[in-house]
Amino acid sequence: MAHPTRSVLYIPGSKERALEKATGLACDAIIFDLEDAVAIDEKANARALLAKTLSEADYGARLKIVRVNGLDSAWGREDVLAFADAIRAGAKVDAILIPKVSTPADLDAVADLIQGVPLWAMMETAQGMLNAGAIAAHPRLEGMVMGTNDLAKELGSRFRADRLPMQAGLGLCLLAAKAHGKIIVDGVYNAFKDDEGLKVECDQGRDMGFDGKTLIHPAQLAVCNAAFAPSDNEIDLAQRQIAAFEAAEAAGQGVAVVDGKIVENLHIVTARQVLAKAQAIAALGS
Ligand SMILES: CC(C)(COP(=O)(O)OP(=O)(O)OC[C@H]1O[C@@H](n2cnc3c(N)ncnc32)[C@H](O)[C@@H]1OP(=O)(O)O)[C@@H](O)C(=O)NCCC(=O)NCCSC(=O)C[C@H](O)C(=O)O
Ligand SMILES: [Mg+2]
Repeated sequence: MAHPTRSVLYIPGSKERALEKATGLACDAIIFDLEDAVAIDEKANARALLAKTLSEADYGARLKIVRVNGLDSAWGREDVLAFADAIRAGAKVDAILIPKVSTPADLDAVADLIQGVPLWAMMETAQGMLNAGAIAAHPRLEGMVMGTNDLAKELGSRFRADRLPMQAGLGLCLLAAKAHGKIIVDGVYNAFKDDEGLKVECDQGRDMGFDGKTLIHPAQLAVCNAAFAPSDNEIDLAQRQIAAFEAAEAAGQGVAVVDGKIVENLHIVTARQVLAKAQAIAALGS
């Protein structure tokens, strides 16, 4: 399986202490933000600080993703060109995340400015939802990130614990990512001191099929990592399904029964994915 992306932590590119702290946090990926988390007066300093930090600091196996400002802003083009230079000079960056992607042309525009690094897309506009399939199909795209705050703003929807107003958008992007084999992670849970509410939202995202969730505070990591990792029961079931199916096959049968439920070829694919994910997480050591 690809690198786990259970927990994807945003860090404002301007916050030196948070950038330092993240070298020891149990997140699978980090989004180093130059966009909404950085005040206008700090944009240029944050860009320089981040380029320097990613050249010098050791974030280990965590995926390192830089969220630039949009090309329609005063800072976007310079952000992308600065990181193209920084990466050439040795900065460790695994992907560039583009905000408010509405069409594949938004990806083309950044792809033309920076080569050799995968692109990720923030999915957070109504147009982006409608074009999700074409965006996911872009050859440079590796991952999609739900931006549920911006989406709620565009839709004029209210925040609800069950996220009913978000379901169409979440579902469209999820279908698009899965159809094209791309990573997709869920949006943030804003109430970062509410563990119970966070768990409900993580479980909903995991049930839907998201690969993980974006987070805004280190206190959210443990709940999220647990929710998006295979549980002991899931691992045990996967192992028993594989054993039972192999035994059935050896006896010339195409179907096994485990815990009163049939197990066919397709369930074995899922079972093997569960075990591969558990192994990939164990290999991270967190
Ligand atoms: C939400 C915060 C502003 C809270 O900050 P603060 O009050 O400083 O938190 P604490 O005092 O509890 O911090 C405790 C320690 O943890 C470190 N810390 C805090 N946040 C982070 C972080 N995100 N990453 C790493 N480390 C962090 C502090 O430095 C403290 O360390 P220590 O000194 O050792 O005790 C703050 O958490 C924050 O700024 N979060 C990120 C906000 C952000 O990035 N927002 C933008 C992304 S969300 C978004 O845009 C989604 C999308 O686009 C959409 O549309 O939905
Ligand atoms: Mg946003």
